[in-house]
Amino acid sequence: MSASRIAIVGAGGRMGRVLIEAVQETPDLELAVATERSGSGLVGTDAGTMAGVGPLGVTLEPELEAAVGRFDTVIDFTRPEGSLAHLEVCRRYGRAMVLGTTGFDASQKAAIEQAAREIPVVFAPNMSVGVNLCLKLLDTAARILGDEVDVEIVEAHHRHKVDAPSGTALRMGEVVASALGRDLKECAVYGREGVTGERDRRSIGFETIRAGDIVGEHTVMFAGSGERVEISHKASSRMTFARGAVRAARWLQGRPAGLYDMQDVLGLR
Ligand SMILES: NC(=O)C1=CN([C@@H]2O[C@H](COP(=O)(O)OP(=O)(O)OC[C@H]3O[C@@H](n4cnc5c(N)ncnc54)[C@H](OP(=O)(O)O)[C@@H]3O)[C@@H](O)[C@H]2O)C=CC1
Ligand SMILES: O=C(O)C1=N[C@H](C(=O)O)C[C@H](O)C1
Repeated sequence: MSASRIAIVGAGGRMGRVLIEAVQETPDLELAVATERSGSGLVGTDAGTMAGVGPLGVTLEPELEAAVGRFDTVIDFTRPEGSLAHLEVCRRYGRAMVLGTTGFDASQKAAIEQAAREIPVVFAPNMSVGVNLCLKLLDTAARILGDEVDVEIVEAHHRHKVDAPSGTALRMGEVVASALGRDLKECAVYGREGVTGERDRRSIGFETIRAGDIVGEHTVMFAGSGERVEISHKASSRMTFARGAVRAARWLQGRPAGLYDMQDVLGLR
């Protein structure tokens, strides 16, 4: 099989730069296209030089659609509005997509589901193997501990992150809620302040920390009477997410249209 041609959008971002390195170290993937928003001072520079891996002969360009003949799969870690525009290009021209952006609202998620009826999409708020293992452990823990414990989810990220709680924390909440037969929309409590009253046993609490250069940390606490179980994941490098995204791009080769996530890619379903 020939190398799959990858387009990285938002290539100058924190994840974009690491993704360039991750694609570069993967033999059966080829970095074919890299984009940045028009007006960015990075447009016109070499993507490899920008990412610190040496010149690759791939120049940062401002328009994904103009490059559509040169890539098979888009890897997108940008912002919801940008991701939906890139998704529409993929849908129109039949390209695959690995979508790692977080912070989508319900109607934006519906648009992703709709597009995935026509093209293959891996959509996951966290592409690390460790977090996806934690999702399995959380399902087991919630089923065993049941309604006897209070569930609290604490996440910490760098000061530049714009969405809260993190996409990963929300997915962890969904997994626990589903295992406990609850609807997260009805039982989620986001932060507490003032006279809150006693805790409702069926609520799932979220606490957010934004500080410094923390890459990404998540802890789910199952606190009962006399004991507490905590399942934690700490990312110390963005390369863990980038390697997951690259794995997803390879896995997508030849897949039919559909909405997949990292549980599918890692065979954890
Ligand atoms: N699924 C996973 O495993 C992970 C997901 N993420 C998610 O990935 C996303 C990006 O994170 P990060 O790299 O830290 O963010 P950055 O802000 O560092 O990078 C975002 C990139 O996207 C570009 N961008 C922003 N808005 C648009 C738009 N409307 N159209 C096109 N391009 C746009 C930015 O360009 P400009 O500089 O011009 O604004 C920048 O190049 C976040 O949603 C984050 O939560 C992060 C890590 C892991
Ligand atoms: O913005 C980030 O940095 C991260 N975002 C993802 C999320 O919102 O869950 C994943 C990771 O924790 C890093």
